Amino acid sequence: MSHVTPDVLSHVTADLPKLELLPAVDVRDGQAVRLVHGESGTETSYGSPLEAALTWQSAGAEWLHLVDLDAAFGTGDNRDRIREVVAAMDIRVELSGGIRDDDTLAAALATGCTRVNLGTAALESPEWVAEVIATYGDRIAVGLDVRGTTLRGRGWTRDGGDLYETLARLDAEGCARYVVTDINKDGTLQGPNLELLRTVCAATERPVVASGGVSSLDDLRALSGLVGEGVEGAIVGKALYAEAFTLQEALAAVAE
Ligand SMILES: O=C(O)c1ccccc1N[C@@H]1O[C@H](COP(=O)(O)O)[C@@H](O)[C@H]1O
Repeated sequence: MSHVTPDVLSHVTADLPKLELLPAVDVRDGQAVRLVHGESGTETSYGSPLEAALTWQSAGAEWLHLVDLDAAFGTGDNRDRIREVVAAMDIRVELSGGIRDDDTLAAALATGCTRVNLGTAALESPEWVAEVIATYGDRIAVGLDVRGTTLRGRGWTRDGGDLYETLARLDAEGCARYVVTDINKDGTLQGPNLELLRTVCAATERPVVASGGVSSLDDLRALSGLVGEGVEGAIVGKALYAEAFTLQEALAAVAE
């Protein structure tokens, strides 16, 4: 039987950090876009990436999740736009898409972003990823983009192995944090995959940033409920662009 009284429990909960929110700006062909299930060709365009990023910053965001989708898909890159956006931010930036070797990593880190998020490289270049984790520590996160428990790389078009085997390898190499995306939920406004997030958190001591499916303030409250299990933050994309709620409302919901 537990000796923890409800009063003590509420004190423990109150001491937990609040869920970090990372509004997303995904850039394709120079435009801020949202995709459905990350599929090329499903883009809805929301105009200038810089304007979108400045909007989230002015609304109180502490982080920006910035993705070069062309680099992720192998259809070019938006390096100039990405540099411009990071340079304009006073807030922390998590940068991803196409960071797969020394050159692309150096260019990404040189933007001044707080950390980068590696996807395909973690599946296809494990030795290189182990090296950069050892060199750059918590400036490196790994994106675990999954369908079921199968990882996907190269713009989410190719299978890249088992989620939990890869997680165990990256943990052993000292990976600082994971960005976990349920591809089946991404861009769908169907709610996050809480079960997946719980299972990943149970398999690692490292913090997890949740991505995919956030549709409502209640989804954010549910993710806040997982902070004690290891969910550190949540990426919010479509819901903000579709005006399901404002960023100010989202920040207030996670501060409750
Ligand atoms: O964010 C998306 O919607 C997305 C869709 C399709 C592919 C990648 C996507 N985003 C992020 O890009 C990186 C992976 O890039 P790479 O494999 O390292 O080149 C990863 O953070 C994805 O979450």
